[in-house]
Amino acid sequence: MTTAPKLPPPAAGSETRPTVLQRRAASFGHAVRGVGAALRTEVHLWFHAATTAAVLGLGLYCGLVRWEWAAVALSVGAVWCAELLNTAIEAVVDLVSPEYHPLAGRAKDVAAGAVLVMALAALVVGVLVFGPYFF
Ligand SMILES: Nc1ncnc2c1ncn2[C@@H]1O[C@H](COP(=O)(O)OP(=O)(O)OP(=O)(O)O)[C@@H](O)[C@H]1O
Repeated sequence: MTTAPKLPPPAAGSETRPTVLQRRAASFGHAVRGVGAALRTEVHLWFHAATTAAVLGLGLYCGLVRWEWAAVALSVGAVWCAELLNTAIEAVVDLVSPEYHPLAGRAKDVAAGAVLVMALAALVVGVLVFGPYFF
């Protein structure tokens, strides 16, 4: 009976240490999980999802050109980004200050204000891009 040749033992720690690619894939997974968790808990995000779908449909209907798609994509992405950051800030505030505190309230109000500012800016972009197709 022949026996398989013995392999040299793996270098110390190499059997458990993830590669750079695995670490990036894990980070990507965490990010996707974060978006999923926010979608499950935040009704606002369903409104954003519906608005995003409507804007994409309108863009296809109007036949937007490349720069218009770029402006729309940046605006939609920025609003999602602001809403996700707002959700994260709300979670941290609830964690560190479950009781009423003026600073906790201010943090939440300012974070909500960031979403409002970005949504208004996106509205301006929407009017500038889609307006000429209808008026
Ligand atoms: N711990 C707190 N201390 C003081 N004020 C708070 C506190 N938590 C919430 N608030 C006040 O209540 C408002 C609403 O907070 P809440 O956590 O209900 O967020 P929200 O605006 O309803 O957002 P969402 O519906 O996404 O949770 C805040 O903007 C803030 O003014």
